[in-house]
Amino acid sequence: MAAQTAAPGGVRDVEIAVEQAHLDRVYRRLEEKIHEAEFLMDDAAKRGQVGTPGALAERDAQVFRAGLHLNRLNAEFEDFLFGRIDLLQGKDGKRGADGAFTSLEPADDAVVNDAAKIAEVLHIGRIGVLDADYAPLVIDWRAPAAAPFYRSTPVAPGRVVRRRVIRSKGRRVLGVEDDLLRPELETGLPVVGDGALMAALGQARSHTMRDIVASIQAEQDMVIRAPAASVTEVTGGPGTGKTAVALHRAAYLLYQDRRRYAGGILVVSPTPLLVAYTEGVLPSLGEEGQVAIRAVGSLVDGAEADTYDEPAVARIKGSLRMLKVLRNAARGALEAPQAVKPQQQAALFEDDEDENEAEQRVSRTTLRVVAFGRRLELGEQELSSIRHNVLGGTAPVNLLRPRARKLLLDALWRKAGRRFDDQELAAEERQGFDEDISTEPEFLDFLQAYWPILTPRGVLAALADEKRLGRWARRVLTPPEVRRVARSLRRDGVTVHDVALLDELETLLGPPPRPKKRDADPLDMLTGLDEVTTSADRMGGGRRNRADRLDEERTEYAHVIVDEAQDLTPMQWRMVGRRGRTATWTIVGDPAQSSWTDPDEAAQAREEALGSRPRRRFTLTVNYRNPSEIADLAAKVLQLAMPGMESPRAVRSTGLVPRFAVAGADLGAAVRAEAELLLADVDGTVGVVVAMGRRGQARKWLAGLGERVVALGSLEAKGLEYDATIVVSPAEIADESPAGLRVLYVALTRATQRLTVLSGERDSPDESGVPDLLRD
Ligand SMILES: Nc1ncnc2c1ncn2[C@@H]1O[C@H](COP(=O)(O)OP(=O)(O)OP(=O)(O)O)[C@@H](O)[C@H]1O
Repeated sequence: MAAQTAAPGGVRDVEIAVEQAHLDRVYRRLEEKIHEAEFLMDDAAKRGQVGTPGALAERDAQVFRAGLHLNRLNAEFEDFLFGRIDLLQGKDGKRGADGAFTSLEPADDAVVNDAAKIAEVLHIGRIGVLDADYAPLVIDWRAPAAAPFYRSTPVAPGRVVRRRVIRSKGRRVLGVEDDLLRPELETGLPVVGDGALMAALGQARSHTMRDIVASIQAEQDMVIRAPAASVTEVTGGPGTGKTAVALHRAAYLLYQDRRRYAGGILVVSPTPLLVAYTEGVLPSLGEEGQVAIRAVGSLVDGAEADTYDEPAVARIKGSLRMLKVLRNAARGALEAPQAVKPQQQAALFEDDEDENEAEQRVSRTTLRVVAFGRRLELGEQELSSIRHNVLGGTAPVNLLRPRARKLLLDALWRKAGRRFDDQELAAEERQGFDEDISTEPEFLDFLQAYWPILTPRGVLAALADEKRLGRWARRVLTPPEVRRVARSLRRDGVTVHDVALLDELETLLGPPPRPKKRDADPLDMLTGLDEVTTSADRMGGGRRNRADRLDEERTEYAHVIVDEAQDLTPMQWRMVGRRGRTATWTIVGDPAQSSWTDPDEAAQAREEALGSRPRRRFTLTVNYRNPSEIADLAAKVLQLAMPGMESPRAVRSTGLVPRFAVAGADLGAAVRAEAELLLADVDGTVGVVVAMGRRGQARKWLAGLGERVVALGSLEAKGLEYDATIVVSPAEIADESPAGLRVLYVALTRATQRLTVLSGERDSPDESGVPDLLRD
């Protein structure tokens, strides 16, 4: 049998010293590589660009790789080296490119009479390191040889006998946690600790998500390493690691095929809070530049929406019915600009001084020019029929301006009534006419007023006029719906749901004609300067402004990851779909947590966004976040929200049952008192979830309690987690929208340790304080 578990200090210290010796070797080797790199860089600088192109490229690549190691080391990541597996002899004795045996199954004679010899020891870390003889000192966690570290289970151990998670900080090994996968074997291996997963799950939470690279579980690893063909769909209940898995998958895909994903990976997240929470995970995995994490309200350049429409308005704005309304508006805004009020008019058009001025001065109903010594005029009817003719197709409105210009010139030419027998002469005369007229200020001013360049924000602002919206939404929205939407658009600011409308309008309107590019700055042409300026920007000293950077941001990606996919509305699916027309996709979500009211319509839009690409489906079944005491309570709401839906299995139990409290007349005081109790109970964070309408109030209730506690509207709690959570008035949260019970289910599944449910006016608590919605 293996040596003792729950080791006394002696065995633990010996094992830590063993790993320390290995880590020292790794660092010595890295230092050698760094010296090599520095020598190479120095040498390269001395020799300039001498050598064949191939040799120069190879040298540059070496310098680059060495520089990366240098950066990673200087960053002194926690857990640079985090894992080790001790393996039996493989079946065929073949080794892969990284020097490790490739066989997953043990050789027939690897175990004799329950005694086994360890044939191979692999250390797993954030990057791969080879020694001077090309033997692996550290295997990159994403390499095939590292897969058994994650995939082996006691049921299917493969060659792994012991899996060890090593905890280190900088150059110091702090601890080890072992799992024995073949406890029946006599191997002489010491075993320390209670296992890494439980150690990780018990840790206090901060306001940022940690990577799970040291304790990825087998079913999660299957998703992370799934081939990136077409669409990978992952479903799983709360806390099953969907977000964590999605982010690790991004890092894995980049490792697998860096060239392919140079096209960028987009991670779409439901809220800015979740973006901020998850943003650090990829840098901790050594990946940053290629991955953009965006909230669904920040997918359109320049928009950073974090306010929500009331559910009834969100439902209209998110539905596919808006498509027809926006199509009408994109064309209608052009056809009836006289209906636009002056201040809206300015917003409706491209922000261009000259154009606005021109458009205010110039009549749109008559075009007058002088040619061949006479006045030519087009009247309202002719102009309207030309506009109608140009708008006949489906092309984006802003791109139709040249066609409108051409048809105006044609009509003026006909008015001029010139006749020629000689075709060549006629063509020449016509060309001269076009050149003369189209450079006349009167014609240019008229064109800008007649066919102004429309902006998405301008057209959206135009929808705020109830009468006009009523016209564009005829037979699509009911009059009360029109009133609601128009009223919501008259409020300040763009909401999360407006952003998808802006994106749709951008497609319908097409890009404005580009102003001429200024001459390129020769300094920008220097290779490598980009990276320097980007990091300078981040430190606040950048010389490029935000608009410039946004301008350069991608609009299409090589891989799109959608987190909390159950929440995208049909209009949002269209927006996200446009960013991944040729991409492969990973979509993670949980229908039971959907706050969208019409799942069928959303499913149809999702199908449209993904097209006929083949799907590969995975389900995650284990809840790593909530102790069973909290998961069991949440399961009751799940049965109300979606009868028959199965809850994930909680992986641990703490013995701490949720607390039920009832607020008196002063809800704020009760919330504050409960928050104080929890702050004393846990080391990490406390999240207080209230109905969306109480967000501002709740912040005030908690003022001065410190940074560990945060107030959240129920929709903002998506994806986040806290050591302890207070759910304030379940009934209020449930009543807020038709999907309220599912939103309540989300709120109840945020805590890793403690949960308090506080009943308010609308709840009916029993004598133990349990509100009706949470009773059996
Ligand atoms: N293999 C693992 N090792 C350690 N921690 C894990 C593991 N898997 C998940 N976790 C932790 O469990 C918690 C839940 O993970 P995550 O937020 O990714 O779940 P989710 O499925 O996206 O949840 P939700 O649907 O509720 O948003 C996180 O703290 C995560 O770090």
